[in-house]
Amino acid sequence: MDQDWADLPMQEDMSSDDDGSPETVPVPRALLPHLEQSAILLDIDGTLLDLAPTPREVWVPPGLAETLNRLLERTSGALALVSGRSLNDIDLIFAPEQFPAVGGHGAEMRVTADSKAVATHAPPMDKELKRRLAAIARLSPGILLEDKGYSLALHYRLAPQTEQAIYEAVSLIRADLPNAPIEVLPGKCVCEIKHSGFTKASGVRELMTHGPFKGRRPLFIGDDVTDESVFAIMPDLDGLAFSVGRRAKGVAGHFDEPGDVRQWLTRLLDGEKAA
Ligand SMILES: O=P(O)(O)OC[C@H]1O[C@H](O[C@H]2O[C@H](CO)[C@@H](O)[C@H](O)[C@H]2O)[C@H](O)[C@@H](O)[C@@H]1O
Repeated sequence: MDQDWADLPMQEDMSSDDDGSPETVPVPRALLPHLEQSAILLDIDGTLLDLAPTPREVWVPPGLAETLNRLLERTSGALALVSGRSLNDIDLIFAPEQFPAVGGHGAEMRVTADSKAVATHAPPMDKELKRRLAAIARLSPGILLEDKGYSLALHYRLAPQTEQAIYEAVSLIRADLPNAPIEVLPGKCVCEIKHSGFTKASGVRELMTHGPFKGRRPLFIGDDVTDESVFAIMPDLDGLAFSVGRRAKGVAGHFDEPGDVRQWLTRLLDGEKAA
């Protein structure tokens, strides 16, 4: 890259922080010439897509898949979705399109849009453990189970009053299994129990060892607690991180909402019209 990212002009365009300090993202037109040296890594829920009451109700707005495909082309394939969702679920949401992706919080990875998963780090969750965790959903009809095979998510967006009871019930089960290699991942109105051997950060680190990602500088955008592990490794990879909805620790700037991220990605491609 001719110019260091630190020299990229940044714009104070999305909002200002609580303390009045500027919030910055690179000016899309200035970043455009650097796409051949960049890898664009995007979280899905709460970053690319607006949150919905249930996981199945998310909606891919018209034009988004086309924008992602064009960016995939401009980066010679170095664009990936980095999600807590399984690859299978990601593909259903974006059908008929497919994108390179890290899925299941690093459990699965696909380096090109049409390849099979090249890495699956997660053994299936123990059946008895899953059965016990799934029984927690009996606390309320508003608790939804999402079975990813290697992990189980308990969604309580429709029953927010059950949050504490869910975490207490999960703790009791974990206390019975002190040596099980599992961890509890809190997300937005979701409590996920997963194998502890992988994270989004480990998935991204591995993705970045494969062509066409290898040797590029990652630009990651995410919104959730589960994205913080990726924010934290961006300096190691000489990359930049941006958060959505709040200014997370270690990020270069933030977007207010997913609509701002989508607009920024479109403007990235539309160099001439970009401000
Ligand atoms: O890493 P992400 O791509 O952001 O995925 C995180 C989780 O997203 C989904 O759940 C979240 O979004 C749902 C739809 O907006 C919402 O109803 C739910 O409350 C959120 O937690 C997905 O279902 C999970 O598997 C992902 O881990």
